[in-house]
Amino acid sequence: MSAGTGGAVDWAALRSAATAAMQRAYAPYSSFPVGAAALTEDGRIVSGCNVENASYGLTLCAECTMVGALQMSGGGKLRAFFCVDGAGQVLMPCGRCRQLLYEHRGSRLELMTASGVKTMDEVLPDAFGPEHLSD
Ligand SMILES: O=c1ccn([C@H]2C[C@H](O)[C@@H](CO)O2)c(=O)[nH]1
Ligand SMILES: [Zn+2]
Repeated sequence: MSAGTGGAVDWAALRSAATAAMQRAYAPYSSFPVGAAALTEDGRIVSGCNVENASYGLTLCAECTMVGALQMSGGGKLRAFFCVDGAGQVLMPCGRCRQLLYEHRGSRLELMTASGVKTMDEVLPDAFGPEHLSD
């Protein structure tokens, strides 16, 4: 895996990490396992899977557990993101998870989509962020 902000993103490695994470999903209610993986600006790969709950609305998306893994592995900023479903299809994060990703984006966060790579700003334009909070 290429590290840092300078080199090319190894999208195949991200797909592989997302697929491995997807295989850990706990999705007995939807039968829709999801895996998410991201490259950090310092070259780590973090990943997560969806974890459902009998109280359906409490379900954790794969992106949620991935962000937990990001924080627990040292934090940092995200540079590239890949999400996959059980059929191996590239998946877009839900609206809530776009907001989660926005919070932890690096100077540039790229997301793989079914139609190619897009930026965070393209998938969540005019986002609300920490810069809008005032004290
Ligand atoms: O980007 C997404 C979209 C959906 N899901 C999960 C939530 C739920 O467990 C299942 C069906 O919505 O897929 C994710 O984890 N990430
Ligand atoms: Zn989500």
